[in-house]
Amino acid sequence: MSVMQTFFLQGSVSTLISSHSSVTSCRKVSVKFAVSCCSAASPMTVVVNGNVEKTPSDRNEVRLGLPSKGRMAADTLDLLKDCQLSVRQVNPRQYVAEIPQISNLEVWFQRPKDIVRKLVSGDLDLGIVGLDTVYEFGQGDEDLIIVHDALDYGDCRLSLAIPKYGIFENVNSMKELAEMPQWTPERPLRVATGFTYMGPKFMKENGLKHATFSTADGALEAAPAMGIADAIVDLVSSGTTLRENNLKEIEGGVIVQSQAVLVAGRKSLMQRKGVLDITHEMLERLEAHLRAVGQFTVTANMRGSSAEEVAERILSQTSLSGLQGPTISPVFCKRDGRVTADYFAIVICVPKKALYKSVQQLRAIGGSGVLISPLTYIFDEETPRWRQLLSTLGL
Ligand SMILES: Nc1ncnc2c1ncn2[C@@H]1O[C@H](COP(=O)(O)OP(=O)(O)OP(=O)(O)O)[C@@H](O)[C@H]1O
Ligand SMILES: O=P(O)(O)OC[C@H]1O[C@H](OP(=O)(O)OP(=O)(O)O)[C@H](O)[C@@H]1O
Ligand SMILES: [Mg+2]
Repeated sequence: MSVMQTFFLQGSVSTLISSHSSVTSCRKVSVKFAVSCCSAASPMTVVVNGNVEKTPSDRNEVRLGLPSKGRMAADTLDLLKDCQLSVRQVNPRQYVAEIPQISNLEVWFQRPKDIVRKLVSGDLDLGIVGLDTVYEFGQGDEDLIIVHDALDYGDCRLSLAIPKYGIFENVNSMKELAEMPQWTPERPLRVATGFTYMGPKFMKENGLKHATFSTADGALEAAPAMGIADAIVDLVSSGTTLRENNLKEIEGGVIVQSQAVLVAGRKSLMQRKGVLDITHEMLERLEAHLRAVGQFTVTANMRGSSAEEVAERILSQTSLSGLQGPTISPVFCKRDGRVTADYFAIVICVPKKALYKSVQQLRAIGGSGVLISPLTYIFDEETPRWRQLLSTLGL
């Protein structure tokens, strides 16, 4: 088979891809496929999704793609809302919407894989999807730029899994799997996966020369027990589905650790008016919100002779250093006709994980009246990811 993928359109296994074909050369979104109605000499070119030319089309609006369905859809809208970027959708079946806070931005609801394809084709400028989807459907396209790599939801990993039983009982690593004598050109390792780009690429990189791939749209974990496949490559989160189906992950078998990311097309960022500014604003809001999510503001009163003396006591405790250090203000009161400051109010930011420890440490050094409130945003002078993006773009 050549670099073209031949699609078998019937049967229980809908796609077969030879591991001998060069997976790294399948970089285009447009896939040529031969079907019985056309001759092999003149295969039809079918663009799976989007613009054939991969050039930014003639439009003035900036387009952001958001997942229209699946587990990422609601979480994405929630995240944007938390960043004061509520998406206004006229009705749930309409695929275009707006974010009133950002003018000239159109929101398009699409399936995650179509978001990536349309970023590649230039029909979308920005998108939020899982990193696994970017890798699978971006197929190594260097013009896809991850602007924010950790939006903190949709955590999962793309992993290879094999049965716990039979010939795999004592196989616990990719190396051991690759060295099994069973896999030959006549009897290759059969892998069921929805990741027909990442799956073969990973196997090849791990020295598994004899492998074939079949794909299905769900319930892949059933394939080994049904005798359809020897192994699977699929997303794993809690691991429950693997466990329930008597499958196991193996050492070196994680292909990618994934979570939701903000991704953009390089040409859009460089050439389309407004994309860079909107990206900057989104990045600032996302970073400020995500930094704040893990923190609380803690205020307390503390008796002391001076602000410096109180600061020294606070800084002697490891969990009380705050973001840049404590803010300390005198609390003035009038005693015997004189204004004095015997107490100081302190304000610090504390990681949620260290909250109780911080309260204990505060009490230990004389803190009282401890108040704790959630933080909404932490804006830094400049977001590190913005600097990183400008450098990636050579700006
Ligand atoms: N079990 C999981 N736990 C957490 N995140 C997951 C899990 N499975 C998938 N994801 C993440 O959510 C994204 C969307 O997955 P989801 O299953 O909701 O939609 P889909 O795969 O596009 O649709 P469908 O499964 O109906 O074909 C995945 O690309 C991945 O990043
Ligand atoms: O490790 P776990 O927490 O058990 O999650 C893993 C499962 O979640 C996803 O399936 P999904 O729920 O999207 O169903 P699908 O097969 O219909 O895509 C994935 O394809 C696994 O089957
Ligand atoms: Mg799914």
